[in-house]
Amino acid sequence: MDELYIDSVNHHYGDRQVLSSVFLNCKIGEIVGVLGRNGSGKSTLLKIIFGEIKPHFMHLKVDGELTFKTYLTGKVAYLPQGYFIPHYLRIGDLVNLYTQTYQSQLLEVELIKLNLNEMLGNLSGGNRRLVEALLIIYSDAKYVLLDEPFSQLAPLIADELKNHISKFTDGKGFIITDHYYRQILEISTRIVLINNGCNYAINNEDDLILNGYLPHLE
Ligand SMILES: Nc1ncnc2c1ncn2[C@@H]1O[C@H](COP(=O)(O)OP(=O)(O)OP(=O)(O)O)[C@@H](O)[C@H]1O
Repeated sequence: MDELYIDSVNHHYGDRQVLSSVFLNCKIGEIVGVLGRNGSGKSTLLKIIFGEIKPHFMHLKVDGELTFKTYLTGKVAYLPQGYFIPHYLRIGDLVNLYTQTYQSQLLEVELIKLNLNEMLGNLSGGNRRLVEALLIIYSDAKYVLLDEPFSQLAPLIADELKNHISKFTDGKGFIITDHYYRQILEISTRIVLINNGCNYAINNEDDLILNGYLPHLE
């Protein structure tokens, strides 16, 4: 079964309970949007799925196989919240390092094609973020975790990023979190809200108001 599946996630930092009994799954073809207030535990959840944080408890399966560190399976790629690739690396080298099957497609992307010899840190902040996201999206991983991919991106570039993600929905599953919730609502096939350490299915913007993520308008 092609599915990333995690349930019973329980994690605390010291005395602070962040996630209790969270469930999340993602099948190929799905774009699961994860929303939640600042500090609700969205990044923690993605780090747990990738294997960067060991939670107090969880039950995690990739394609039916129980695992603790999905990065070891090679089936999961993860874009963390901030820049994660050293600024001095050249874009051409990064394309070779991160991509294989989809490399020729990535090399057709203008931003990549025109900057192959450029160091990542010489790009603008938004373009640097976009290149990092593209390297993860065009990697061979079946499941892609994106933490705040839209932050720093101007609206047109955010649209470009959404197009890249949409291109892969036949063969990959995405879990995306961001505070640009309209971008998330637009691109996602399913929305999950993390609130008070638990997950809630969201069907429309009213659910986001009811669950305290969006303000009530008088
Ligand atoms: N390494 C850590 N040590 C202690 N507390 C932490 C650590 N990392 C995160 N936290 C706390 O855990 C809670 C959840 O953090 P997390 O970054 O997962 O939330 P988030 O929903 O991604 O927030 P944001 O939307 O602001 O990025 C926060 O209260 C945060 O302060």
